[in-house]
Formats: sequence, structure tokens, C-alpha cells
Amino acid sequence: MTTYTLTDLGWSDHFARQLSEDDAALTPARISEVHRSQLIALSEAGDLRLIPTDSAGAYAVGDWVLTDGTSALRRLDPVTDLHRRAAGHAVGAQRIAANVDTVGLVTSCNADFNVARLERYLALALASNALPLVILTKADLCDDPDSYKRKAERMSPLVTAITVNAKDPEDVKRLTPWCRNAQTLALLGSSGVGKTTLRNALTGETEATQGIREDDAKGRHTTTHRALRPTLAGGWLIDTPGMRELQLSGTSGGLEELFDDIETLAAECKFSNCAHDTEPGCAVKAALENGSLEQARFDRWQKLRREDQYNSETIAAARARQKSFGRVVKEAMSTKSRYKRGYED
Ligand SMILES: Nc1nc2c(ncn2[C@@H]2O[C@H](COP(=O)(O)OP(=O)(O)OP(=O)(O)O)[C@@H](O)[C@H]2O)c(=O)[nH]1
Ligand SMILES: [Zn+2]
Repeated sequence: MTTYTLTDLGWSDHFARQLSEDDAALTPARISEVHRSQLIALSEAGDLRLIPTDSAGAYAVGDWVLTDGTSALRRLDPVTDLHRRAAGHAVGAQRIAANVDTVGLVTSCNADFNVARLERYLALALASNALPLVILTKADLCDDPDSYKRKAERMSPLVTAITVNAKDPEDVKRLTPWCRNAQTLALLGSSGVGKTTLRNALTGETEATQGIREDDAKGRHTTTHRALRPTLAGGWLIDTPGMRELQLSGTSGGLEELFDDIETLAAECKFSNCAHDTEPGCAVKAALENGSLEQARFDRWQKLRREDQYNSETIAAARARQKSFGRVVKEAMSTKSRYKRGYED
């Protein structure tokens, strides 16, 4: 069993500041896997299996918790928090990973490269507070990989892109600046772009790239789950297998950063609630008309903003309903206990 120091695990002042004297007897541990009834965590005392004291959804891989060795007693406020709208019919946000320094948005130098999808991933990465890094795989199969790098970097000044042959471990070493010295890199991307191949090269693991697949009614999916793994370079890697749907929620800050130019124009519109449609004095429409703003980019901004607004509002409304339901239940319980006490008295 490998043991780590807190520094090796990515501990920083941000977490130390959250401790009080009462916490002196507790141990900080970093969550490496989240299961329904158990958390796996790494600590100076080695690997721990912890009982969650909150719902499993409250924890994300990469979170720091304080433990007595048995339970995860308190979750510390993360530095970065990667989340999406939960997939399927459930209404809620789902935490994907926490305390990630860099989100690696993996796409290949081929038809998988899609500006609209990358913008969606970028908005998520920026909203989480982590740095985005576009990792362009299959460079060895492409005649002009640099053209993809240029396309990616043109999306936003906040984007750094790197082309790589994921199958060549020497080439993959160019990613070490993002996953050494206890830095955490998370990989996001569609199926088949090379996330498992990158993970194997960065961690030295040898699990087959096809993973272990299981057939179920919904089709084939990998059975491997999200985990925090040590890299050969002394940092951490979080991979996110099986995430097919990345719906935005609570991402407005990320969209503002990514579409900073449009947001700046929108601030110059005559009406503060301008829909950039038929209003007079619309700076956005003027930019579209004079060609300084690309129509397709404007359309993608509108679409992502609407999706984020809709999901954020739906989730906020569901939370409010849950809260008021909780209040009704609490009131009913206290009435019942008053009644019961009265009856017994
Ligand atoms: N030539 C070449 N092949 C690659 C590269 N990256 C991945 N591949 C191949 O592409 C296929 C898919 O790679 P994976 O690593 O399984 O992709 P993944 O993103 O983990 O896919 P899922 O497990 O479905 O999420 C494998 O056959 C890899 O060998 C690359 O940079 N160059
Ligand atoms: Zn306008």
C-alpha cells in the first residue's frame, strides 16, 4: 500500500483554513472513489473505506473530507467543482469531480472534433474554476494536426491545446506539466477519443482500452467508474468513463468567460434585457450585420445559455419544492409529537 503525505495528495492552505480546533482529532482524506454506501479515500494513514454521512451524491471524486477513520464526517469546501445537470429524468445537478486543477477536454484530430461540443465542455470546465486544456488525440493519424490546434485555440484566449499520439507513452509525457507535483488533471470526452489510452500512459496502468464492458438494456457501457489515480509524474488523474450526456446547469459564469466578446457587446445594447432580436439599438445585431460577430457562434451562445438557464431554473424550482415539502413534513411531525405527548401525559 502506497502512503502519501497531505502535500502529495494535493492538500493546500485553502483546506487548512477550513479546520478549527475541534477538528484536531480528525484526519483529512481525499476521496478516490464514490460508491452508494461507501467512499474510498486516500490519506497519510493509507487507503480508507469510509461511511458517507451525507447522500452519496454529495461527494465527488477528488473531494477532501475529515474522518475519524470510519466515517466521512465533514466535506471541505472544494477549490474547483465540476458538475453537470444529472443525466436522465432526475432533476438535479450532479457533481463530476472536485479539486481538479486542469480539465483535459479530449477530442481527436478527426470528425470527432466539434466546436459546439468543445464549447459545451469548455463552459463546464470554466464554470468549475479549473483551467481548460484541449487534448487533441490521434495526431499520428492526421495530416495536419496543427490545424486542429489552431481551431481549438481560436475558440477562446483561455484555451491551450496540445496534439498527441495517445498510443505513444513518450509523446503522452508532454501532458506531465498538468499532472505532476500533486496537480490533478481530469479527462472529459466522447467515447473512443483515447481517454483510456491516455490514462494508461499517464498512470502506467495496463487495463485493456476496451475496458470491461457489460451489456444491459441501454446498450454497452464500460463498467469502470470514475476514480482518482496517481500518475507516474507524481500528480493525479481523474477519468470519467461512460458520461454520454453533458447538460449544462449552473454554468453561466463559464459561458460568460467563454463568450466574453458577445457578453461585452450585449452590455452595450440599448435595453438591458435585450433579446438581440428585433430591439432597436442592439449592439449584438449590429455586430452580426457588419460581420464582426459570426452568426453560428452567436447561435451556439444562445443555445447554451438557454439550456443553462432552463436547467438551472428547473433545478432551483425542484430544490424549493423539496424544501417546502420538508417543512410540511417537519410541521406534521412536530404536531404529531405534540399530540402524542399530550395524549400520553
Ligand atoms: N493511432 C492512434 N490511436 C488511438 C489514439 N488514441 C486512441 N487510439 C485508439 O482509439 C481506440 C479508442 O481509444 P480508448 O482509449 O479506448 O478511448 P476512450 O476515450 O477511453 O473510449 P471509451 O472507453 O469508450 O470512453 C483504441 O483502439 C485506441 O488504441 C491515438 O492518439 N492514435
Ligand atoms: Zn441586443
